[in-house]
Amino acid sequence: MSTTPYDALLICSFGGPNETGDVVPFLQNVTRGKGIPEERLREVGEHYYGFGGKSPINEQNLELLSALRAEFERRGLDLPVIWGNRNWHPYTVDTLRDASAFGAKRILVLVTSAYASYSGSRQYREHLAAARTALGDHAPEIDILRPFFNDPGFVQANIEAIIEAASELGDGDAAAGLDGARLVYVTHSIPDTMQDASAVTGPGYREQHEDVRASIDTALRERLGSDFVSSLAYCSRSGDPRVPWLEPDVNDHIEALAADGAQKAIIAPIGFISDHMEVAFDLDIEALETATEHGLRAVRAGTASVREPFVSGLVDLVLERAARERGETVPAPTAGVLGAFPDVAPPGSCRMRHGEVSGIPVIAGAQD
Ligand SMILES: CC1=C(CCC(=O)O)c2cc3nc(cc4[nH]c(cc5[nH]c(cc1n2)c(C)c5CCC(=O)O)c(CCC(=O)O)c4C)C(CCC(=O)O)=C3C
Ligand SMILES: [Fe+2]
Repeated sequence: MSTTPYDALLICSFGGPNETGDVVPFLQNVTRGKGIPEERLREVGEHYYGFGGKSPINEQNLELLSALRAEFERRGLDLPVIWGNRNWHPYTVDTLRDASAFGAKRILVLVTSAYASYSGSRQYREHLAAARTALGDHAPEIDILRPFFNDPGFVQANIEAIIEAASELGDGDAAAGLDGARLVYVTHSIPDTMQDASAVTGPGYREQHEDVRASIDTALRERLGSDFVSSLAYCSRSGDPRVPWLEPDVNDHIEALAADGAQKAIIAPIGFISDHMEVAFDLDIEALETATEHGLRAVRAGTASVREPFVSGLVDLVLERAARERGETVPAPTAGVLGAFPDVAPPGSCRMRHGEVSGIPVIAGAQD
């Protein structure tokens, strides 16, 4: 086992504010050129202020960093793990500059979005291309890990989290808790046209989630023998309200389930790897409140976070990619039926809008 040819693993994430004064500049970074209405920005700003101006995401990424370092060490592997963000300190370009100063020539990147779409995939490839351009001759070579939504470790971590939630719902008996419950998988909504663009070169964003949903449903039925109905809903839509985004919104969905006579539900945020703001506000505050209002007993399942199968699966992914870059033929294990996504994004994959060629430079994949 070896991590050659890589000099470091870069965790590349979204970033979030650490204090009140960070909120506005952070939101400006995120929304530059996106045409998000003022009103939505004020609203999202309030979500952050409600948490004292601090997003949970940075500490969660630091925990992931520690967990990955510990797992590499446990396996006797010596690969530095570093961290950079798209929208807040530490910025990717600064981390890469430091890494280069310490002699790193080739870096493997783990993007903290599990599913491929413009927001979770190409936008990071544009961001990393811009960082390399800014560093000029000092820019390290960069490869990016393939999307890991169907990694067996990620799926397993979500299964464990849902079983824990079921156990809570069943007062210690997971099978009873899940029996007769509605299992609502949740992910970030995206514009319909971004969904269409994500489905041009392979299974789209929605289909990736449906694949994970099917894997988890099957595992839960096998392990617990419970009878339950699952569905996929979306949170955190923004943008112009006239532009269609993926639906149903989780709140509307919960309302509909209650109207349909549902008594209990598990809300499982499989679209996110940690309990950042979308989970901490949009689900734990908003969606759970909607459930209470409509007389539905709902429990929110945990995220993959630093659960052992997830962290160990990520290290497996790193080793797999390193071996392939050394010219070895190695298996790419996956759950579900979609198979492993390519290491290098194919031409036309994950554009911002269906049919649009932006011309924004990218790395680790074809330009168009
Ligand atoms: C698919 C997806 C993920 C992937 C899942 C993942 O990576 O986990 C994700 C992650 C995140 N999104 C985040 C925050 C924000 N996203 C915004 C806006 C948007 N997100 C979009 C999609 C996604 N976003 C889209 C299509 C927009 C519209 C504008 C645009 O086309 O880009 C806005 C602007 C305000 C608003 O409009 O809501 C904010 C503040 C944070 C940080 C949370 C924290 O601070 O804890 C994280 C991890
Ligand atoms: Fe977002």
